Amino acid sequence: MTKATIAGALAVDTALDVLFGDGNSIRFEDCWLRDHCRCSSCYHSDTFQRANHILEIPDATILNIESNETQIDVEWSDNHKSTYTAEFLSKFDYKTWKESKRLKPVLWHGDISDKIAKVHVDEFLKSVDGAKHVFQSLLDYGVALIEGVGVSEEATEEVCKALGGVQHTIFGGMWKFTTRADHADTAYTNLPLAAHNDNTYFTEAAGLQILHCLEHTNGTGGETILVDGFYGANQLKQELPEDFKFLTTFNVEAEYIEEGHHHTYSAPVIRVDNDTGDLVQIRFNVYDRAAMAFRNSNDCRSYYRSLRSLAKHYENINNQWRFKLKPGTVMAMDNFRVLHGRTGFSGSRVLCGSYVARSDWLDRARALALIQ
Ligand SMILES: C[N+](C)(C)CCCC[C@H](N)C(=O)O
Ligand SMILES: O=C(O)CCC(=O)C(=O)O
Ligand SMILES: [Fe+2]
Repeated sequence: MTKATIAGALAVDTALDVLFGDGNSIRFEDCWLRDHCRCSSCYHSDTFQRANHILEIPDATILNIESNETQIDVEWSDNHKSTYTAEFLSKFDYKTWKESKRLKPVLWHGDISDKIAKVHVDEFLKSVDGAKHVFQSLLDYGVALIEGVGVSEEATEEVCKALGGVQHTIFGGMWKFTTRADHADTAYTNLPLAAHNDNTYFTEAAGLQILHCLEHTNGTGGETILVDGFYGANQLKQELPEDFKFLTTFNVEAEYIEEGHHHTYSAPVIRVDNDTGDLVQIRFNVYDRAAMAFRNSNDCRSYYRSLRSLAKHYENINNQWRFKLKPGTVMAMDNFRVLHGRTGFSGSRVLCGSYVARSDWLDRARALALIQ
């Protein structure tokens, strides 16, 4: 991108029209300008925080402006003076600003083993390029594999920390699970699990789920199933827009119950960004649906019809990627997007892993300059 320059500025009533060197023009309201003054009494540049309460910001008007190619100086009716650089102002064109914040998931179906990142653990932990590769894969496909990891909970924990940090829940921080019923949940059995998102009963579901199969001996099955929740939702939107609409607006309740715990949360199964229409989150889990009452017959029937319409995409074998997790390979997936499951199994199968909060893995991706 070329450096932003100012071609002209014109005060109009209660706003300032700024014309940039590239021909683009942006209107800034005076209340916005005053709030965005970056002088040391308005902004702590060492903490990147505003210095004043919103009620303290004076309702001043613009008295005078002076501009050159690189900045605009504003003199206010209360004698305050502000300077805005071309660089700063140019970032606040609504369209490009909004666009710059959008994630650009690459929708997929079927086997994506040749598309996603498969990065050696040393490269992931010790090099910026390795870390970027993993996080870019999580942003694009919602899946990444980290290979060559020590077959232990400790080695897995190091990876979880680097992915954003271990998130503590009722299941613990780092968890290890097998067929022993440590928690009242089907994950702790050898039964098959159809593709689902975890934590539909939390006010905020885990951002990433990380799984490392430490052992599977004396048995068969236990294949991992992954499916892109956004791909299925998008297919539904095209084929049955009414069902899609219903799932974006109707609150489906989920719950998790065990001794001493009762989590419940009610929200749409498909969450979209109201401005862009972008898919934000899929909250699909057929097992953890709570028993619900319905306002009327229509809602009740729409619930079953639309959930089944969506489920067909997730259960479609052509949309799923199935593979066997091997000791030494850590899988990380975006629990806001990618559904996971497993086939039933026999023998001794031990997995460990953790959740990572969405805020924390996106923080890492932002620190690596992969997103804004
Ligand atoms: C991952 N871990 C083994 C800790 C627990 C799984 C929780 C399972 C729960 N039914 C859900 O889908 O959220
Ligand atoms: O056993 C597996 O591979 C996954 C089980 C599961 O769904 C979970 O732990 O959340
Ligand atoms: Fe799960």
